[in-house]
Amino acid sequence: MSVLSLAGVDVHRGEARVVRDVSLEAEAGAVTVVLGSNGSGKSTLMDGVAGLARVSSGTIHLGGGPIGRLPAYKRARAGLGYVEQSRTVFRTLSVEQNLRVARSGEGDLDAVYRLFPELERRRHLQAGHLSGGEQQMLALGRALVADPRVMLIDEMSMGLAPVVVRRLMLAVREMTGLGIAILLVEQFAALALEIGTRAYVLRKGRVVYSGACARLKDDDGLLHESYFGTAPPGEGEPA
Ligand SMILES: Nc1ncnc2c1ncn2[C@@H]1O[C@H](COP(=O)(O)OP(=O)(O)OP(=O)(O)O)[C@@H](O)[C@H]1O
Repeated sequence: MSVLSLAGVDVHRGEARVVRDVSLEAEAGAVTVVLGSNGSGKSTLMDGVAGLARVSSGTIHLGGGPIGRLPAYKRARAGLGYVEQSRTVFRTLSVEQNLRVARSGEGDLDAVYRLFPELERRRHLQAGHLSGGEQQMLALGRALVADPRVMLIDEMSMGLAPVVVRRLMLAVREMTGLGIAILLVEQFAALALEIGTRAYVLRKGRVVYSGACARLKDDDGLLHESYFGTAPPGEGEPA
């Protein structure tokens, strides 16, 4: 069942129409992946869904209700969590304080600590002293304790070692067990396609591929062509 549904969405940055006519569905208990090269419009799309960039046409529904005209804080209240690329944590607060200030009524700190035992071990440490990977765990944890129905996650792999990224990806997959619909934006496709069900590829702000992650994962040529609009080097040349 789709919890988040976009139809014909355009998103502007200032005067520029960056995202064009995007339709997309994200299901409860699944990871939906949004891929695309640098500058293809992924973050702008996420900002549009979260209410941080102007949606000039199209509709956005969360749990069947329209949210496209609500301010960002009301979208959050309706169940939309957003883990931005900037990995926002309060650096001078402890890990536990970071989680407490982000928590809404039912939000469960223990669920975060089960998912990330390394955060429990550092619960009294100032967040500014955590490693980059741990800060990303905390950013995910902060979104989780707000008890979202949909979680947008933008490029959590940015600047992190592959082994850390894999750890985070597995945690994200585990989060789907809580029934959350996850929309995962990534520039680096391989790991995201491993944990995702459905994928969308953006190029110049438009959806150029929509379909099963498995299909893209098994077909490098299709992935390359979706990203760049051309066949990979060597393909189509005479043997
Ligand atoms: N505040 C802004 N004002 C004007 N143009 C912007 C702004 N932010 C982004 N853009 C432009 O919008 C386009 C899409 O950027 P966006 O950050 O959404 O892409 P992205 O796919 O998330 O890329 P990246 O992987 O680099 O984050 C780019 O051409 C970018 O230059």
